Amino acid sequence: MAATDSLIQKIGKAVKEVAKSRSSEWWYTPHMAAASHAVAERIPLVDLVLEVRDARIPLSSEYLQLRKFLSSSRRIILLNKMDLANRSQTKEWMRFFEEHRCMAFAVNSHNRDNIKEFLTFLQARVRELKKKDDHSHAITLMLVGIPNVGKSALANSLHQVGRIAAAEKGRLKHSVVSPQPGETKSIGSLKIASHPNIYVLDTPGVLHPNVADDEVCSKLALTGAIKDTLVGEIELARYFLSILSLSDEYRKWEKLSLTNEGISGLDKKQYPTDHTQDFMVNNVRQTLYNAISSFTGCIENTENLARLVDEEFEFLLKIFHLPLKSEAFNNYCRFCT
Ligand SMILES: Nc1nc2c(ncn2[C@@H]2O[C@H](COP(=O)(O)OP(=O)(O)OP(=O)(O)O)[C@@H](O)[C@H]2O)c(=O)[nH]1
Repeated sequence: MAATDSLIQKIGKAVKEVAKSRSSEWWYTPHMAAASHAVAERIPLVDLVLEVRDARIPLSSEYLQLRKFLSSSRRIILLNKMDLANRSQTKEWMRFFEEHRCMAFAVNSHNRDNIKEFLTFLQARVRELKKKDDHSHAITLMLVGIPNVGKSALANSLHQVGRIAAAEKGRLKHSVVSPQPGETKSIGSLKIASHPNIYVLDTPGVLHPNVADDEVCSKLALTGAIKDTLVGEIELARYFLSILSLSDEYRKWEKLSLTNEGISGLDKKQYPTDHTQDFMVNNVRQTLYNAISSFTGCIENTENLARLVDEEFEFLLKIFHLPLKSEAFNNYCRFCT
């Protein structure tokens, strides 16, 4: 991994320059500052905090501010989007959190059975809380986490799956789910269980004001927590390509290269529906598979890896019919040298 680290350092230099030039649109907006404040104010008032993280990047997606507010007995770490993460790595992460005495649960917000399991887990936890403090008040849980990690999707699913009266499942009552970060603007509450009554608070996505680590920034952008432009699209693409080239993921695309004519060469008219997107995705995969598998240098070596990434980049620019030397690309090269 030394080669990636070194390449990432170079990319990091470019990222910092881009970040400096974009400081006015940096992620920590007044709106996010207000949301962080509102979340911090509520932490002492709720029974449990469900800290939602992205299962693909469980450490980089931590909301660091929580550490100073919360003891681990009132926090459950939720690794959401587990369907997008590597299954065996998720198991390792669960072991990691167990070793660190953190309560953790991996979940896919879109999977009903999985949400049911999680709800049962939550109710058991609530019963434990009630044993310690048997007031008859309703239990309040608060979902906290970085933007776009799936808090609203989770709140909606818990509300839908929860054992509550049909009348309480108001059709219009739901949190707004969106693929864009920063969609939740205020704190909303949804009932998710009765006897005892349990409510979940959905909150706006929050980030630490200073995410100093360039690699963390890139991971946040790649998983959709911050906009790509905040890191720089070219840097991000290069970062992604270096990770892909060093992993085994691309091998899954071998069969695509066996349809040798090249998907771009197929006549799209022979297909009854518009699968333009599928063509594009397959074309990109095929091209990357060919580039990586035919590369003769040792990619553990930094220079070789950078050369491979350059080649992949040029192939991709061709596929997307983009000019090889755009202004953004030239700027990137200037930062890197
Ligand atoms: N594949 C997958 N996608 C998910 C999952 N949970 C949420 N998503 C998707 O992730 C995107 C963001 O979900 P939201 O629920 O809006 O995220 P949020 O954390 O509330 O976002 P903010 O408003 O920025 O705080 C949406 O496109 C969801 O459909 C999951 O478990 N698996």
